[in-house]
Amino acid sequence: MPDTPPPVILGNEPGSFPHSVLAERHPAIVRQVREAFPYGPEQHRALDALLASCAEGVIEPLSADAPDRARWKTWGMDQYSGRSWFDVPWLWSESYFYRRLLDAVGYFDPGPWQGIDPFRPFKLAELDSRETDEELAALDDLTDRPEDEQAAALLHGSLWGNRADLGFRLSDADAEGRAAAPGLVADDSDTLRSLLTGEGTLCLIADNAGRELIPDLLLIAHLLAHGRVERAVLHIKPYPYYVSDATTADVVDALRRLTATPGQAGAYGRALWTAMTDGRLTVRAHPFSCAPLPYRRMPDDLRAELGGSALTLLKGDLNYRRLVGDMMWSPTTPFALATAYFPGRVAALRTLKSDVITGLDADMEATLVAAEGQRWRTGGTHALIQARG
Ligand SMILES: O=P(O)(O)OC[C@H]1O[C@](O)(CO)[C@@H](O)[C@@H]1O
Repeated sequence: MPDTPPPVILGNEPGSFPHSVLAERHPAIVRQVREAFPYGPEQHRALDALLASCAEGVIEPLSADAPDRARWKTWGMDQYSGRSWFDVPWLWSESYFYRRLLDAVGYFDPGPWQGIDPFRPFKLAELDSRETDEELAALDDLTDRPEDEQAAALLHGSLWGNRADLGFRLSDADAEGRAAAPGLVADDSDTLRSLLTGEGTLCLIADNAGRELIPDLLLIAHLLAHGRVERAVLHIKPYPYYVSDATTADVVDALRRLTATPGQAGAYGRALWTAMTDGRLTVRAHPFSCAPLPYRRMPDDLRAELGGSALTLLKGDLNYRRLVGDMMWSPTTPFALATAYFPGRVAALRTLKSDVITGLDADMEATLVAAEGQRWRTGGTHALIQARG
């Protein structure tokens, strides 16, 4: 970390990207969830209250009987209660919004709606889409290619799978239609490959379900099958989060989707199923995966686990923000500097959907700014692969 850390991103600047997420995207998400389920009057009242709170209210603490109240206290709930959603760190207020949304629909309360994922209809629609069929069928064309070409293609599949993000598309209807920019803004794929030595465990910190999780699983299947890692741990979320973030239920849905598909996709699916049953692939839902905090503040058990792995690979925009810190870094700050605190080797695969960025070279930054102003940071069309050994 530099002597003077860069400013933490807040959501209080009208016209800024974070402000639009709090002021427009969150209310849109509440409305979509409300329409997706026949919730009763109690949930409708709670959703109305959340909408009002998002618009002009302040952050309120979790109820006294919330199962995770003590944890949220250690994560800053008392410090931020009573303050505007817009005035606290954006990472914190976004994360807390999803926690409150689950409260409103009774996700944690004993009763009929307990454990019902409010985002499941959107996730399932994506898993059943024509695009998913096409992406899986395309795997059959890869099988007779050399192994390193297959690995590169699956790595890029996992990277660009991050464009398929329901939270992003819910409030930005044009997002999917925008063409992906061909080149990467940073490409450490050679370093990343060199870190997959065949020994030890890969920790893959997953992001979205559906069309992102499927290629993540395919990548894991390939790395296991070709001895590039001995084991893999897939870190998913303990509860629904940021609309499409993957939970255990989503992993099961994705595996079932794979095993039901003919050809190479089905073969990978069956291999993964076997790897889960014999322990080479495990799924982990650590509470910190839904924390409103940067990884710099990860608890000791997670630090030890990630530090003991051969490589931690973080997927997606939110994990990137948490990895380097949700701050306005100078774009040319080295990725290795911003992640120096992280235990062990680390890599990130991310499409750019928020202002945070590190590790660009000065020419690349200048080219992006000349072409797009600052839109390249948030439009979801650019991508990067960064790694530190
Ligand atoms: O699914 P991803 O790649 O983590 O992206 C989610 C992104 O959506 C946002 O919440 C709003 O765009 C970003 O801030 C966040 O980083």
